[in-house]
Amino acid sequence: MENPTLINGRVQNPNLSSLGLQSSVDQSVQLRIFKIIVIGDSNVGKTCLTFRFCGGTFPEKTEATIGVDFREKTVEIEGEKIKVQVWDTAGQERFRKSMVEHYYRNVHAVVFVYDVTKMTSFQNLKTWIQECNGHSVSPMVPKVLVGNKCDLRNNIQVPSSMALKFADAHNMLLFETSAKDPKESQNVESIFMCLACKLKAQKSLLYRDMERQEGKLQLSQASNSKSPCPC
Ligand SMILES: Nc1nc2c(ncn2[C@@H]2O[C@H](COP(=O)(O)OP(=O)(O)OP(=O)(O)O)[C@@H](O)[C@H]2O)c(=O)[nH]1
Ligand SMILES: [Mg+2]
Repeated sequence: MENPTLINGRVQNPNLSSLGLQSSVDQSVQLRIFKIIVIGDSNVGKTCLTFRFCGGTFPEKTEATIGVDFREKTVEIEGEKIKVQVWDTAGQERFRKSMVEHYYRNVHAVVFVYDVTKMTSFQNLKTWIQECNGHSVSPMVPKVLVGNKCDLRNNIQVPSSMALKFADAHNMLLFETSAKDPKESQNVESIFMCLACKLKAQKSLLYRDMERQEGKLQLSQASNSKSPCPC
């Protein structure tokens, strides 16, 4: 296997990357990094949700995100420390155009967000899913649906039953929560932890498969070493 190369301070293995099995490794402390992107209409609360997960607080004031903001948090799953790198993307078309390719490149998991008090943000999920599929994101990449702003109980426009049906149809788990309500912070945490756990399980399996395949490859290379065939 080729040696890993250092890209943006992270070690990446070109072989794994081309197979979509890449999970980056933080070179200094040897942590695996899971890249999770947060997608959805402007104003649904993507920045607030990522703040809540990574910083534990609700920001007093937010501006529309331009391009992308990175936040990260190190979590521990079954004794392994993993860096969850959250990409808080821009919902406004004019602030995301040039960045879209970067959002989806080597992504490990996707969080689709809508605002439970705004039906259009739920209806627009179809477009977000299309964009994601249009960037060849593998069906193996776990995706979840998040209905945010549940604290605004009197203004709910998207019934849970409707959201659940949509989530089921797209093979996603549904989380209804609030980035604002501190009582919901555990629920926000579980969105990202659920994805990190899925990724850890999936990647452990994939790496085991890769190792097995590599073992086979090395064996067949060894047995072919005397072959006259040049390839
Ligand atoms: N009541 C309530 N307000 C929220 C919640 N989450 C976010 N907000 C408010 O919704 C507005 C938009 O939040 P942002 O997190 O900036 O929205 P965004 O999705 O990042 O928007 P873009 O960056 O433009 O894509 C802000 O005024 C937040 O204070 C929530 O759970 N409950
Ligand atoms: Mg934002």
